[in-house]
Amino acid sequence: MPSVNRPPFIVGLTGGIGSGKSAAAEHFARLGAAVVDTDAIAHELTAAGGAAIPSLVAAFGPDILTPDGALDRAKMRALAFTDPAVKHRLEAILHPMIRQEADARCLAAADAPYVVLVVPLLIEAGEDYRRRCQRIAVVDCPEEIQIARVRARSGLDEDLIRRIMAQQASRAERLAAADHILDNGGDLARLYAQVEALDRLYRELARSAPP
Ligand SMILES: CC(C)(COP(=O)(O)OP(=O)(O)OC[C@H]1O[C@@H](n2cnc3c(N)ncnc32)[C@H](O)[C@@H]1O)[C@@H](O)C(=O)NCCC(=O)NCCS
Ligand SMILES: Nc1ncnc2c1ncn2[C@@H]1O[C@H](COP(=O)(O)OP(=O)(O)OP(=O)(O)O)[C@@H](O)[C@H]1O
Repeated sequence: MPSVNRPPFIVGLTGGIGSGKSAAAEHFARLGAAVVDTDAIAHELTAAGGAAIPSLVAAFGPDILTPDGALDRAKMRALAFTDPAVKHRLEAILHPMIRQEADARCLAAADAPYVVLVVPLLIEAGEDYRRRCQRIAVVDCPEEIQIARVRARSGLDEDLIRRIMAQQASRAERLAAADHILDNGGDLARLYAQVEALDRLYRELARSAPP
């Protein structure tokens, strides 16, 4: 039995924009894993009343908020993925807060069989997240499929999606860092079958991991 004194077994789950991280993570959660999602943490920090709002206003001015006081995501997306200095300042504010909250949530999940820590920028962050993870799983699909799925989901134009992708690790870099690859070039049933196989493996690895 896992105990609260034992550090959790953490699987870092990453992949490019629209690769299917959330779809894979949802299935890990259905199977009983604890999921800590850094995108979700980023959204909480930047919602109205979120802990990052005062620093964002100090850095970018009040116009960066929507009328209800949340980060204006569309405005910030357009700025950050056009001007590298803006992206850098945004990340300098958010990344330490995201990491701190992710650590706290992983520790709080120590009773789960294992933790899936979803980090879009896991490879880009160097050792920041890698050293926290016992294994790294990469959700992978061809770039054209990533673009088609993001367009269908959020209506972003192809140009912007390609600009975001250009600021992420390449597919080859992510695959080189992977202990396990989830091929999401097919339908969801195929993705889920691979998640189920990894769930069995991670339960076994977590049970036999030294405390
Ligand atoms: C620029 C913002 C406001 C745009 O918001 P939006 O709702 O469009 O995107 P969302 O936050 O849901 O992220 C969606 C995807 O965009 C990509 N993405 C997000 N931030 C970044 C980044 N800094 N660099 C590269 N890709 C990124 C990831 O693939 C992510 O999964 C937002 O992405 C943001 O605050 N980014 C900075 C925080 C960050 O780096 N988050 C990544 C998780 S640690
Ligand atoms: N195998 C699949 N078949 C069809 N649609 C899929 C498949 N996998 C994911 N999708 C859809 O593609 C979109 C992107 O998937 P998802 O949100 O899981 O990706 P993500 O990697 O979490 O994205 P982001 O980086 O933007 O947060 C979603 O609308 C999702 O429902």
